Amino acid sequence: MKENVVTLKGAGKSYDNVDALKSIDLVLPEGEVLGLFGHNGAGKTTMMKLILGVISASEGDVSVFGVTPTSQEAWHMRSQIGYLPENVSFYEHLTGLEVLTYFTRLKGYNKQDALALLEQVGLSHAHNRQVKTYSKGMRQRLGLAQAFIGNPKLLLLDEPTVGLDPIATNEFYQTVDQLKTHGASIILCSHVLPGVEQHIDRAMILSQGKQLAIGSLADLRAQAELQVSIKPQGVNGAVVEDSILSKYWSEEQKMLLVPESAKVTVLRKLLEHEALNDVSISPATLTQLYQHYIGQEQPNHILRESKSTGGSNE
Ligand SMILES: Nc1ncnc2c1ncn2[C@@H]1O[C@H](COP(=O)(O)OP(=O)(O)OP(=O)(O)O)[C@@H](O)[C@H]1O
Repeated sequence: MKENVVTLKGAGKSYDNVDALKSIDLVLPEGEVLGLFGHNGAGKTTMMKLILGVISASEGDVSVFGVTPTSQEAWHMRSQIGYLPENVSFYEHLTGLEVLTYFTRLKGYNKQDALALLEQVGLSHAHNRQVKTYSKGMRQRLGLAQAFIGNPKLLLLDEPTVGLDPIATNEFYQTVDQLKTHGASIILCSHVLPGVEQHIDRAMILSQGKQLAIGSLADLRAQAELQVSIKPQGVNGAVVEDSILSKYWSEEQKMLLVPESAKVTVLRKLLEHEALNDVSISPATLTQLYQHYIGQEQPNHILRESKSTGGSNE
């Protein structure tokens, strides 16, 4: 049976004037990838810090590998956690290899391990150069190499693809898939939603410290009742005449816009038409789901910001 790696029960964190995080409930089993999404200041980094044990919860319980991460007995589980902070920075005058060797030794590994990691993230060619000569993307790769030390069983990655070009982003997600296959649990924060959805098992959406939604994308789609776009080929005239299909037909978009709950009924109905020669089905994207949940919570001016955050090229 799969172990639970992280459990949050009604967990929250308050500072003097702000509730950074409120009543969060989460169970993250081994081998699961959770996407954590929210605007600036939503509480994503605070949640990672609670799990790391860098700060203690003001309310509720946090358990990581079965222990409270701020407790004395948590020391042995820290080597099993990899963390990539947002805007990672390193000792500028050391070379990439020196930086990574330092971190590998801290975790009980050696220079050979550092070299292997540098190769994994595509930095072998630059390992003898000072970090101050690295581009933003190279620094981010070095940060990822640091997070991957010792094949951690839990990875907390804050904006891991910032500064990476499309090829490096793709390689990063391949690594995420591999780590997951080997049983690692991963929490991934990202402002860039397109491209993330096929690599996560569940998404949590936060706003102003509150958990607005958590679930698989299928669960969130069903809950949000966003429309699925269904584009049939060869039957357009017949669709308008069909008493069920015509209810969902958009003349403007030349497709059926169907609530999740009616999807199967509509598909069955379409298959009754012999002239049907193809059909494409597009469920709501992660960006659309995000906008739906945030839109329920936020005033319109903040929603407009979220549209620019999520992008539209999914
Ligand atoms: N040490 C602190 N003292 C006071 N307020 C804090 C502290 N740390 C975080 N906060 C506040 O808590 C809220 C959540 O911050 P957090 O850094 O977790 O957000 P975030 O979702 O990670 O944002 P971003 O996407 O910008 O990184 C913000 O309002 C922030 O100002």
